[in-house]
Amino acid sequence: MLPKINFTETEAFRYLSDYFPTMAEQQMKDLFAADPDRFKKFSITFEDILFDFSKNRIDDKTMALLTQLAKECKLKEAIEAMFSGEKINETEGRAVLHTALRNVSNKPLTVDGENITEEVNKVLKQMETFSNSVISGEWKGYKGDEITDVVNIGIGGSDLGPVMVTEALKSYKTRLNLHFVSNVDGTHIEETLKTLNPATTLFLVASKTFTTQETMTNAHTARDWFIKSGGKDEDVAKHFAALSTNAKAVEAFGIDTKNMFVFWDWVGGRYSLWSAIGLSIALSIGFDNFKELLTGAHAADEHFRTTDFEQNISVMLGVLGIWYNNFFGSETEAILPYDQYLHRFAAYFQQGDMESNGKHVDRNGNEVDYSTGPIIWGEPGTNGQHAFYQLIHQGTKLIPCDFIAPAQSHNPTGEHHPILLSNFFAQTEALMNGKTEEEVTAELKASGKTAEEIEKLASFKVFEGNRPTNSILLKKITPRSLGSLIAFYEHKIFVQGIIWNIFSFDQWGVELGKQLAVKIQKELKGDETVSDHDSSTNGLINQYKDWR
Ligand SMILES: O=P(O)(O)OC[C@H]1O[C@@H](O)[C@H](O)[C@@H](O)[C@@H]1O
Repeated sequence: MLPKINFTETEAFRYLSDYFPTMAEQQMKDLFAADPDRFKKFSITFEDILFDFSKNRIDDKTMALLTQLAKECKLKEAIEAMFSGEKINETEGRAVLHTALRNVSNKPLTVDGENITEEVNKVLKQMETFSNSVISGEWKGYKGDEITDVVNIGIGGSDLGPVMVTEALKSYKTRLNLHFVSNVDGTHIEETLKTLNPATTLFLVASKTFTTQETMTNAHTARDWFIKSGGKDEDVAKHFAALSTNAKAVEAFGIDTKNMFVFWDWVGGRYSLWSAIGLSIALSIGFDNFKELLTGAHAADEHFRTTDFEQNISVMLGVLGIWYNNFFGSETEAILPYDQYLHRFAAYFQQGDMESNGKHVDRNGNEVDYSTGPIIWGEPGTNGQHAFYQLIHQGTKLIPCDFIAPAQSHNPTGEHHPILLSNFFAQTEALMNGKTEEEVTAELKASGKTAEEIEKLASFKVFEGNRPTNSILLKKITPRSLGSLIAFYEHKIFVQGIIWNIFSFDQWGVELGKQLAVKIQKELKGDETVSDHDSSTNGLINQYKDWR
């Protein structure tokens, strides 16, 4: 059982509230000037990843109080409860053990009397054999051809993780071409199928529940396409595999259970890329690289479980987020990777974070009277700079940003990488230092503007600065470093959920829309006018029926 403590009633919260006005006045640039060791003090290096937290609106006292807050909320006990397989997902009665999927050191772990380490290793072996055989060309399609293309059909957690990782690790790509179909919009599957040859295509139907409407609809369309293009029912086994926890539904769909890769109800959808859901990743980058991804995540798990909060990367990420969310009133956090391969990283953590911590009822079942999960968004730099950075620099909202970049590029073409990285460093510096009116005036004067022109323009060109950033510099994006990075972010979400006293591993908020859609889908059949909704919904449905 998780602790059920209201963090706003802790001693640390009271002290933080008292101290906040002092820190709200503080300029980060003054804190840097006053302490030559600030970078050293507030940065942590883990293997080949440097986390620099020093450009935050914090000092020693803030950090001491924030870590005290985590302690008072019994974070240490909660971490142990998760890792040891307690059923901390109380509203679904499940353990939360994505960490067991990457337990490469094979520490034994029993859940409900089952040795899950053995179960996990069995599926990993199955994934290894299968992916090796497809990549090597030993696995043949129904006409005897090698597989050239793999289509992962899944949505949410059964899509976003595999998409993000296969994109991030594209430079490790095997000979297979990966495609991802998620949206129930027929355009997604049709545009994908157009380019494919059924004799050389393998479909992975990825769904924890194997009941998700979008995935099942797309899977049926793919199967029909395969059969229409000449495949027979008995050939389906060579072209369809299932990644799921639901063996019955897989069988009912017509996929041979020999081609089923299982996982378990203690794996949350948005934490499932490490499970059989990662088969598309293994096919895309090879099983050894997939194992490296797990190894990197495991190393981060060990760090999270055993490191003191003051030096604990996920704890730092988590409590800093709480500082801005609950004291400065920030509503959003931007994730800004300066690496084109990481272009789906923010989208991935939109689900990871917002589906986990977008909750307004606490673990006691009471409405919270404080802000919980932030809105996560972001795009790769430098594209973002030319789109939305204006608001980050000069808007009225305080937006804490995570800047992420590799020191070594997989594509060190010409001057591209130094140019990219100079933008990363410049942005974080600019966000912190800003530009004062005096500096603006001097600059305008030097450019030959008259006093009158300067007077008119100056205020628009001032940057108030003092805008916080985390900088995450990796030596290189490798399967191992990416695995660690993802795991650190996953645990940040956990830290925050524990402090906010909410359940981070259920997602009841996605159900209502699904229920209504099933009802409305029936009403869309036939030409009768619909009248049992509000006038807006009726009006929209009836106009749709008229126009279709
Ligand atoms: O893997 P499944 O069962 O098809 O579910 C896909 C997604 O379905 C959504 O409804 C859930 O909110 C996500 O958490 C989940 O990842």
